[in-house]
Amino acid sequence: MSGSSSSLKPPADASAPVRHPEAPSPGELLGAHYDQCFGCGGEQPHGLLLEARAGEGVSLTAEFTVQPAHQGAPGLAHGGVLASALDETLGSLNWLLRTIAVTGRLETDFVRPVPVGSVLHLQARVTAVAGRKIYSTATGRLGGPDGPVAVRADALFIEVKVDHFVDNGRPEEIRAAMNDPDQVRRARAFEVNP
Ligand SMILES: CCCCCCCC/C=C\CCCCCCCC(=O)SCCNC(=O)CCNC(=O)[C@H](O)C(C)(C)COP(=O)(O)OP(=O)(O)OC[C@H]1O[C@@H](n2cnc3c(N)ncnc32)[C@H](O)[C@@H]1OP(=O)(O)O
Repeated sequence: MSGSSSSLKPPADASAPVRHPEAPSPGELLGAHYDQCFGCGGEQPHGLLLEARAGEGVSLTAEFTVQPAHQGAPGLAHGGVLASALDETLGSLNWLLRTIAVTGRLETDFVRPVPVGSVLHLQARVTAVAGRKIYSTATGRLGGPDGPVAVRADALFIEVKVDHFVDNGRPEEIRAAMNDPDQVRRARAFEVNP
């Protein structure tokens, strides 16, 4: 079964996404947006440690190796973890637009069970942009980039300013992030206009 709610369909006046001129080149690793991120951060031992690589246009690929800490049923990945992998992959697309955005809506189809130890080959692309709304889609395949689809998702991300995090995040983590020059550089880089 699959289908997508009407709020995930771009409106008639939506535009095609435009790759930022300073976006990482196709093939380049994107790196983590925050080292404590559950999806991509290198400092989260039970996190997904997802590594995304820029593709052509506003697309990317990523790989996620399912660890024992990610189980739901014995030997199988938890669905929420798989949704997280899709969310993180889709969120990484914003590097290519150089826009900070958060997930407003994420719809996931779970098509095949995903065993522990397997590598999920993720592919994602932005399909349209309308004002602050960014529409995107992703698949996760097993056995290789051309293997059978195990999961897929459609998403709507909403553009926000850095203040979204500063105003809402727990103060101790925000303070630590603001005192980390690399983190500030990463966050501000998104807000440079094309
Ligand atoms: C220097 C230190 C600082 C550190 C900085 C770090 C930088 C980090 C860089 C990058 C981080 C990226 C992190 C990625 C992580 C992976 C992705 C995630 O998991 S993100 C977490 C999960 N998501 C949330 O927590 C959102 C919670 N929701 C909200 O905060 C608000 O609802 C928000 C911002 C999404 C929208 O609120 P509004 O008040 O700004 O805007 P409104 O007017 O409500 O919506 C704008 C448009 O979007 C539609 N919209 C909003 N939510 C929708 C929804 N759920 N479904 C359908 N449409 C929706 C609305 O209908 C409206 O549309 P119309 O312009 O009227 O056509």
